[in-house]
Amino acid sequence: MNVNGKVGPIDAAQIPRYAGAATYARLPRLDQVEHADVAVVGVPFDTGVSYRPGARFGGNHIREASRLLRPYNPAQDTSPFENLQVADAGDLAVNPFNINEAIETIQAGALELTEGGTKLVTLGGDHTIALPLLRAAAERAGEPVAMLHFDAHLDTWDTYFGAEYTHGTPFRRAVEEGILDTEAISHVGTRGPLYGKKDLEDDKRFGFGIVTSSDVFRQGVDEVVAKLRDRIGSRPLYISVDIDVLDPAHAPGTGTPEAGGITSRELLEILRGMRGMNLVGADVVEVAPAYDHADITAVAASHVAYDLITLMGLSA
Ligand SMILES: N=C(N)NCCCC(=O)O
Ligand SMILES: [Zn+2]
Ligand SMILES: [Zn+2]
Repeated sequence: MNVNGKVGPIDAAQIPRYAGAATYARLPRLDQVEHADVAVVGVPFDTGVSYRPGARFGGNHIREASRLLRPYNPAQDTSPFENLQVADAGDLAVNPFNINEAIETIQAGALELTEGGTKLVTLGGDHTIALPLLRAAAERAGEPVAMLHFDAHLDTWDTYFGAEYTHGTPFRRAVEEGILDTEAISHVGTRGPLYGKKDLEDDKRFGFGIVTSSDVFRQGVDEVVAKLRDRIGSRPLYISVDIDVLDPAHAPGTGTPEAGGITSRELLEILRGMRGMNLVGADVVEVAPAYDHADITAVAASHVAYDLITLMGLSA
């Protein structure tokens, strides 16, 4: 326990970081602490994918890659696990054969975990899971939430093979359900071919602003951060990170890779630019280990989660 009464990660100078069972960042399990300010929870679900499967294994893969994280974050001059009690809540046991039931289970699980004011950082799983997580976040916030959505894809399509709940459709459903504050929702890092121009027209109609991958390249991180902050203001903010927002060079281990993505440095820098915003919840999804050579994707994802947790400690 540290001076603030928080249980931090296992000390890598005492027990080698590759020893023992993996929790996220070698943090305590939720049942080992009295109260968690932030819980990291896995959702091993990938029944909503439209191409390569495997994101159900993403959470544990990210946990394994997170063993190397150290407790002090120099980019924000803070030790995120010192001021906040962060714990690993394990995985939600969701039905892989019934998407509707899985969505209900995730929503209920998220509500249960956030009961005492705990904030959630969720490790996916495919992007379908963002819908029930947003429902829970909006319920806890007591109002529709602002959203920053990092992704190569819009994920505002209507249906696939007639299915409403898939990893390409969560944000259209979320807008329809009124759980997003449509004055303050933005995609970041989108790129690649679409089905038609209508995809963009629909997306705009729903209220989304878009910062494409090319915009990040041409405008630079600082300008992008300033624009995004302006749009979000002091609203409760949810951040959803589809790891395929990164170029396949930075994240090969994902189900629907698209060329021309942003770098992990750009993603981390944009996230760090959200310091002081009212971050109420976040997810990192679409990590598919079978395609992840040398843990490249999982290393990036574990750092993204680390900076999201850091932001929660610096929230307004
Ligand atoms: N990776 C996510 N979330 N969505 C990709 C859907 C792309 C498609 O099948 O057209
Ligand atoms: Zn995507
Ligand atoms: Zn996505």
